[in-house]
Amino acid sequence: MNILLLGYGKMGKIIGEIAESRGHSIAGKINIDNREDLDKLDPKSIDVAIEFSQPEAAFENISWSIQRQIPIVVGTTGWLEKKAEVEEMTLTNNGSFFYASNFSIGVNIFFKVNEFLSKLMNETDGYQVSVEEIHHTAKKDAPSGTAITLAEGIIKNLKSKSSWNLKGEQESSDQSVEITSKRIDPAPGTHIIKYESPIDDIEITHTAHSRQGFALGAVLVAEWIPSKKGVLSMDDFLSF
Ligand SMILES: NC(=O)C1=CN([C@@H]2O[C@H](COP(=O)(O)OP(=O)(O)OC[C@H]3O[C@@H](n4cnc5c(N)ncnc54)[C@H](OP(=O)(O)O)[C@@H]3O)[C@@H](O)[C@H]2O)C=CC1
Ligand SMILES: O=C(O)C1=N[C@H](C(=O)O)C[C@H](O)C1
Repeated sequence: MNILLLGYGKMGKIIGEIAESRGHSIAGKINIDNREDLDKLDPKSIDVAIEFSQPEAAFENISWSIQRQIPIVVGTTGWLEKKAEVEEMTLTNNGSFFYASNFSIGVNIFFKVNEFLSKLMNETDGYQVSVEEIHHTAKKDAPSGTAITLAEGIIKNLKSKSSWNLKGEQESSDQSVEITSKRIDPAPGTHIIKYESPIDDIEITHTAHSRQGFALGAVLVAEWIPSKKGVLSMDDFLSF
């Protein structure tokens, strides 16, 4: 496949290496300083675009791809206020759009464990739940996209919770899942769910040791997406 990399930073570089090691070619490596190179590309020669840039850039990159009928796999976080608009654009243009807050298979198993645990917690009211995420200091958004997905998984399953808040930025309430964001180098991404009670605590943690798992997941989805249409997610890609 011929893959366009929209965003060629920490993630884009690893994705490019994995893609080439799996026999794919790279149509372009686009950063903020060479965006004009997009105009030199023949959209018909591109099989798929992989977008890992930054929150302010994601919407423009996604729109560019959808309007040219290029399937797009998006990992950038922190732009979700525009997601409904992107979904509408995808359907209007008969395009293919895939977003995941986290492409690691391990994290997607962790998402399922989180949902199962929060369902079980309806059996008792003795525990207070919270989410913590730890990332490197270059991360631009907080809370992480993964922490938001985890909080949404809790809200969907735990009847006592209906919203989330970022500690230190937004007010908390009894109905809210509090998220704490910490920035410590070189953490590639750690997520912790805690249920605390006066008697005991239950804690589950996912710790990424590198960016390899995120990047491989994105390439695997890119290999899968060209024959698919519509608004797609990890639930469409994974069989669990
Ligand atoms: N879903 C997932 O599994 C994962 C998601 N992420 C997310 O992916 C995103 C990127 O992460 P990471 O690679 O670590 O970040 P980096 O800051 O290392 O890389 C981002 C790159 O995007 C480039 N960029 C900025 N503006 C544009 C633009 N308009 N068009 C194209 N490229 C642009 C930057 O270029 P320049 O340097 O010139 O400014 C930079 O090279 C983040 O939002 C992060 O949260 C990260 C890991 C996993
Ligand atoms: O910015 C990062 O690095 C990461 N971002 C994603 C997120 O916001 O959840 C995924 C991963 O945790 C790494």
